[in-house]
Amino acid sequence: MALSGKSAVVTGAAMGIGKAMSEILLQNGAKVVLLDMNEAAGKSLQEALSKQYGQDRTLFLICNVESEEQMKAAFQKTVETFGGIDILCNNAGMLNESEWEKTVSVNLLGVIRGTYVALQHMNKLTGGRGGVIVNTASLAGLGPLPSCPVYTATKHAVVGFTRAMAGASAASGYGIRFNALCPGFVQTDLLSNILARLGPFSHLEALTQTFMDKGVINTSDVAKCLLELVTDETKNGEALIVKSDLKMYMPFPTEPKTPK
Ligand SMILES: NC(=O)C1=CN([C@@H]2O[C@H](COP(=O)(O)OP(=O)(O)OC[C@H]3O[C@@H](n4cnc5c(N)ncnc54)[C@H](O)[C@@H]3O)[C@@H](O)[C@H]2O)C=CC1
Ligand SMILES: CC/C=C\CC(=O)/C=C/C=C\C=C\C=C\[C@@H](O)[C@@H](O)C/C=C\CCC(=O)O
Repeated sequence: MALSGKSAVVTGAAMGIGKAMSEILLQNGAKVVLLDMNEAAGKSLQEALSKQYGQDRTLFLICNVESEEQMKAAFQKTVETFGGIDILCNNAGMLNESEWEKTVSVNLLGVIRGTYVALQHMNKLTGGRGGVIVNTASLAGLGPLPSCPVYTATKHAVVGFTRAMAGASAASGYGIRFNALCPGFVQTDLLSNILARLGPFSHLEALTQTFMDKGVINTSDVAKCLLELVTDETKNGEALIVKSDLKMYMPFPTEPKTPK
């Protein structure tokens, strides 16, 4: 997929990985709608990106992915402004094992909500022009992080949901590819704050640190992998692992063979 003239929506765009995703999409020719609940950071980023890439290529809309009303309004505004939606990055997320219900609401329900609202605009069967949806999961979506079991659960669910939607889309003719991005530790505000957000598992801080000692990557490393999932039209139903020493597509087992 060439990005020139394409329109993208990025949730959790104001900071961290979402900010890097927005920048690389703009660098490669797309128009980008930045969705975030942090109004100050979102407006500041939109002003900076407009100066760098042009006034008509970015739009910031305050939007909480937990709100159906706000998500529907944001996606509608995107279509009205840029003529449609070709790319969705369901990236907004949080980690707080003390606020586990909110963690589920943002990390899982927010991804499902973004997908289903976007489908109304992207689905070729209902007048859309197809495209690609990339969900930011985590390496914790492929293996457990004992210090944050609920976060781990949400990311495992995002991987499963993404792979199932990829199959549904291919079987239905939606014209939309679905892929998961599974980074290891990335230097962002989320990572900086996690040791204070392990809640009932804070006694496992040292264990988490041993995982982190294996290496922390930059947001730009993640953004490059996003670009690969967006532009490579052969990728559907994939989980791309990004670590300091490894970039690989998760080799999921094929369907279990019936015993002979
Ligand atoms: N930092 C890391 O080590 C890793 C992060 N991830 C995932 O990457 C995604 C982005 O995380 P980071 O950039 O690290 O976090 P971050 O905290 O630096 O940025 C997250 C952004 O999402 C926004 N946000 C949070 N809740 C929201 C909501 N309900 N509605 C709209 N916007 C919301 C925040 O305002 C912020 O701008 C998350 O899904 C996270 O789980 C995955 C693997 C590793
Ligand atoms: C504490 C969470 C901090 C930041 C957010 C985040 O999502 C970070 C995740 C970073 C690492 C997760 C590592 C999980 C590791 C183990 O569960 C392994 O079993 C992973 C399993 C498969 C991955 C394939 C591979 O590593 O080759």
